[in-house]
Amino acid sequence: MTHPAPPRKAPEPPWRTEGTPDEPPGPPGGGRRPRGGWWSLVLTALVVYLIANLVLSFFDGGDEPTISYTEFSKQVDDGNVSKIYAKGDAIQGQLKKARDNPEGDGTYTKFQTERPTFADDRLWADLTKNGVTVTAEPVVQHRSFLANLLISLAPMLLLVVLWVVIARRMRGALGGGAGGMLGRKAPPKPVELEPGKQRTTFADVAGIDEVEGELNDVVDFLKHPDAYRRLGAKMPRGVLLSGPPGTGKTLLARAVAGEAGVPFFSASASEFIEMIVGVGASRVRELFAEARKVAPSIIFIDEIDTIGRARSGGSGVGGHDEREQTLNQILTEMDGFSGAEGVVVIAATNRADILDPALTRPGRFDRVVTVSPPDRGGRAAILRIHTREIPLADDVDLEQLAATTPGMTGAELANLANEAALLAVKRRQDRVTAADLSDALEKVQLGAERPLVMPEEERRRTAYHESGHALLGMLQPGADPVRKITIVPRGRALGVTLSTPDADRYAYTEEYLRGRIIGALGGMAAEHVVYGVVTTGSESDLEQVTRLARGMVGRWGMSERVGRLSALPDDAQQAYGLAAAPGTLDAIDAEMRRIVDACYEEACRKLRENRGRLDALAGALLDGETLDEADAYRIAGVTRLRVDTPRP
Ligand SMILES: Nc1ncnc2c1ncn2[C@@H]1O[C@H](COP(=O)(O)OP(=O)(O)OP(=O)(O)O)[C@@H](O)[C@H]1O
Ligand SMILES: [Zn+2]
Repeated sequence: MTHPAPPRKAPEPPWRTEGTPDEPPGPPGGGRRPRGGWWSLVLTALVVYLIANLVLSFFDGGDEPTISYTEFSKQVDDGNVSKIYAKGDAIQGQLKKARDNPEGDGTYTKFQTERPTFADDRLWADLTKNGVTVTAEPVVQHRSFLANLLISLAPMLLLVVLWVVIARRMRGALGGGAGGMLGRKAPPKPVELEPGKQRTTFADVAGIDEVEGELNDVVDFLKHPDAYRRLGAKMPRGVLLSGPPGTGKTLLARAVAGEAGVPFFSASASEFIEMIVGVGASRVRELFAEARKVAPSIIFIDEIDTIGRARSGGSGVGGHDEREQTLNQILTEMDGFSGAEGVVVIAATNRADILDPALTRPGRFDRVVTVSPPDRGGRAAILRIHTREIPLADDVDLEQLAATTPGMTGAELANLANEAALLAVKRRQDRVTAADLSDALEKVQLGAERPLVMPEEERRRTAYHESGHALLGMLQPGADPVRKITIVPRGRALGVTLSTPDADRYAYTEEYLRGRIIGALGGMAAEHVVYGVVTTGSESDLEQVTRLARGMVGRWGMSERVGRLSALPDDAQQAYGLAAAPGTLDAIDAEMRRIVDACYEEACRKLRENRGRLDALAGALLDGETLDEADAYRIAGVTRLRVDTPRP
């Protein structure tokens, strides 16, 4: 294909169907740390206030019962009051003998009461008549000296505590000194200057050559800013790298700095907004100031979407203002560039679709570079880079390994190489063998094994669940071949069935997608067919099913009734209120249900028809716990068809 085609999105190629997650389905959401410093400030203040109150009430000997004036008069008449102290109408006193408290429980000796203003008794006469001492000192020491001190100091204390808290946050924010506040100015924390040695260069990046090409002129500009200045040429001020996690965006930004031999400043956008309003902006200012000092240089801002998401939408949670201010500051700084200053901002995101359009206007991040997961050749190259320092045994074939890892990103491949090396060390070998790599791959793809004693019944059900996935995967024409089935608990799953395509896939047919839905429903269908029950174990299967059905109907034009419309925005945008008309939404819902219901019917029917194969697979799994590709097809008695999808 010679003409540039828009990047095609595909539902992640290597897929896994998970067995029963061990945890019961929890409440949705959660697990996200609340943002914004104000909350914790308010909380601190509240706690300080409560503690102060508690301390004061401790000193405050306020446990004398308050008695009625009638009761008091009665005690005076009985001659049972030994002394009193009065201030205004408030009276405190002490009895000679303890009395039952008519209003509360127990007895009392000390008391307090209030003389009603309308009382027209002759209290003084009564008191002297009954021999009560009227003292000049409070009988009940209401507040000790310490308490009084505390009370007078409390507001001050509160202020000091608040100030310390703010100062600490500011210091955390500014990296060592709260600017003017602590009288000390430290360089901003995100600054990271890379000395000349040990540079990352394009030689460390593989599999994304087209992206390197796009960044080459940035490198050239950084190398010869004067040449550009002389001719009055303006360089792009910002480059936005967009792509899934682990595809090497950070690595690429470093490599640009390394190639050009310029300082590299790196910050994560989320670091900017985890503090009080105004600090993020000031930190951005300092960051740019530092970068300008040593220009030409590169500023790298990771996770730009955390501050750069479209302003109208957003969840409006705490830190909203801060986000906006920080973003504005970045935009201002970028606008402020003359273009010849030689500071290039590279930002990375895996959500380019939700970014504020203001970010991608000319003169800002006007170059958007898409970084995709590597293809087969790219994977081989990445594996070569990450095994440069690892002694490999002769039986290792990186090309072959690359072929069996479609969909894996650079970071995952780097991790794979490292895991294999770790295994080889553990096994006391001096080289990494093909076996180490394949075991490491298993661990990376399926998750680490988890020792977990499962009740026999649960094991059986898991075996049927996974066999259901696997069998339907094998029976479905054109489906990705089943590579591995296991009922050894791994990661969060109680069992895993792994299927990966023979070759990289770029586009999917309706038939293939239906097959995947049927395969994903296979676990649930098997439990239904064999046990007649449904368990919580199919949660992640159903998520996958829903995602596929939603795409088929709402995005890929595979439903006659909804038509060839991109009726649903992708998941990311949906959160921002873009959606189809209500009538269309109803139709989408109905169509999704129709597709999934039909697939479920088919899954159950096929499993019933192939009950013998299902039992055989489940039995073999219960015996051996893990089946590889060859065993699985042999036991099920299915011929493995090699389908080579033509590459676009
Ligand atoms: N194309 C690649 N070539 C070589 N190594 C790679 C490549 N992509 C990723 N890696 C390896 O994976 C590591 C992590 O990648 P990096 O942090 O650059 O990914 P990223 O796209 O920035 O991810 P995230 O979006 O999660 O920040 C790199 O340090 C490198 O070791
Ligand atoms: Zn499952």
